Amino acid sequence: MTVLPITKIPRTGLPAHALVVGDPERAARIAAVLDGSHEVARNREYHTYTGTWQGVPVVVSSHGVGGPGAVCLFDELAEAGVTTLLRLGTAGALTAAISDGDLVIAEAAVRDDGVTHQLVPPEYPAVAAPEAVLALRDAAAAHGAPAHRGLVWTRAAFAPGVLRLPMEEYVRARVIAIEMELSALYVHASMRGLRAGGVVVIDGNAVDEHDTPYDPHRTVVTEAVERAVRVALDALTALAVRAGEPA
Ligand SMILES: O=P(O)(O)O[C@H]1O[C@H](CO)[C@@H](O)[C@H]1O
Ligand SMILES: O=c1cc[nH]c(=O)[nH]1
Repeated sequence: MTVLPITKIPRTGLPAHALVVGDPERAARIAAVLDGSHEVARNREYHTYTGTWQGVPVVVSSHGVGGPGAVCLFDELAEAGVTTLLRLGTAGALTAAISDGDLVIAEAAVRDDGVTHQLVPPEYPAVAAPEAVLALRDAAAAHGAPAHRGLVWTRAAFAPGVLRLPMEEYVRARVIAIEMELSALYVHASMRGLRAGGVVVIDGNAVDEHDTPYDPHRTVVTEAVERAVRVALDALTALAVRAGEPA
């Protein structure tokens, strides 16, 4: 097979630097701002494009919602030769100090992702590459985007059920945002010897759900995502340019 089975990504010829996002439409919008972009694969929720940003070849792929499915994409991107992955997502804030539209750059993630516990013992960390964190920080500052660095809670279930969530405990332990894939990305990257980072746009406060019902389609969020696309692409190309530096 010349293409990989789950995503239909070609086995060879992909750039080494990838931006991954949950929403296939977001992937298409990112591809539209690249130079010379074209779709290289489309299967299930996985839509993949290549193009260049500031002269640097990049991949853009969607991974859908949730860690287990996202790991299928991360596996196949790695098999196709991708070595650096940045995720650009959306997340709920866990503190009133972070506003809608702000960025959170995830230094590490709580592994409540529903998949990595089947891959590696639970004590194994989910951490970003420090140079990815700093590249995202610098790119956010260059774009004047309000950004916070810290821990995120990656949780497999989007909506609560009947079980009590350890929300209060994580808030007290200074976890600042909640989303659904970053810990899977970080664990996958560490296990494979790849480089990963992530930035999320805040689309509401996940603690005070009754005050701000979940609505990621508000202008404050969509405009921030548009700006975050450029932040993430700038960070990705900065990492590509610095790829030869010592660890
Ligand atoms: O905006 P994306 O990248 O999809 O990220 C967040 O949005 C989805 C939930 O609606 C989950 O995938 C979560 O992680
Ligand atoms: O998982 C998510 C993603 C976006 N916003 C949330 O509140 N949770």
